Amino acid sequence: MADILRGDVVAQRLCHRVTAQVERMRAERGVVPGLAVILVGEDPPSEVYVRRKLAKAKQVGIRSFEHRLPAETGEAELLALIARLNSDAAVHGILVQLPLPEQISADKVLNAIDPDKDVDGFHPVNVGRLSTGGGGLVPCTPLGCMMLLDEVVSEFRGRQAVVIGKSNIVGKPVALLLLERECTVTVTHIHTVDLASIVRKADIVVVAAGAPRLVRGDWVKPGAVVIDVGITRVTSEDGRTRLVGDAAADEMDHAGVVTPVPGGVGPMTIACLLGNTIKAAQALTA
Ligand SMILES: Nc1nc2c(c(=O)[nH]1)N[C@@H](CN(C=O)c1ccc(C(=O)N[C@@H](CCC(=O)O)C(=O)O)cc1)CN2
Repeated sequence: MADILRGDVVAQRLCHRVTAQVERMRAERGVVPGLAVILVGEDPPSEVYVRRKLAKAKQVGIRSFEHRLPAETGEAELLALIARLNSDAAVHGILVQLPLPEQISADKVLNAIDPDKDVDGFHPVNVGRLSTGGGGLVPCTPLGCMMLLDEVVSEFRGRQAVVIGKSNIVGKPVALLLLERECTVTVTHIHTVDLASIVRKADIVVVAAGAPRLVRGDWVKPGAVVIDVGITRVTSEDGRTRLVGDAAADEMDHAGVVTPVPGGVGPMTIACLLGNTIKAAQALTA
């Protein structure tokens, strides 16, 4: 059976490090890192994620500024709020929870955030920095995937890595991060022909396709590391709901290491957001 790589445990360690960094910034420079979190509407999963982000920020000593706007909020109103936060010196990180209601263009909103406060790493400037070798703020879920891989992979150079999923939030940035570590990276998606045979060659599989149980046990090379980013809520016949990943967890017998769902990549996303807030606060107050 594969080893289980628990993201909640790794995330907890990262949160301890962030707590120490916050304390040092406060003691040495009188700076309290500030994170603004914007939630538009009442999407239930987004409510959960925002609540967790705010709770974790408080736990590590980051000051948070919560902005909850009604679902019918117009784009101009949201852009005006972002402009105010961009010029607020107490705010070092700005996060707009996605998805946004359909009357608002996510691209316009994300592009309006000051790139130096863009703790989600979604602004084109940060995307550009990532694709040209770093220095910017890196999206939280891909960063979390790499930290998990660092726990179990000692040498990345030359390893075959397959990314399943081509989203701007996970698939593309994680592929760039793996490339930066000199893996040979194949980016695939749910329309890739004969996906199974590509995955079978991989030492590292990062699956972020939003397709429950897409990666089957016999797709995985013996000893491979499988990072499962998928989180889908499914309701079984008895009416119970549970979270299911993009890898068939019960079939991962001959994988070397797999991340669980829940308790894998998800908690890392939130811990990395806190890490990015410290990074932004340090850069903005240097
Ligand atoms: N502005 C952003 N919006 C969204 C992002 C993002 O990184 N920035 N990512 C996702 C949602 N997300 C964070 O916002 C997120 C998803 C899942 C988890 C998590 O901890 N999941 C748990 C299970 C949670 C549950 O019980 O439902 C787990 O995997 O253990 C954290 C954050 C889309 N939007």
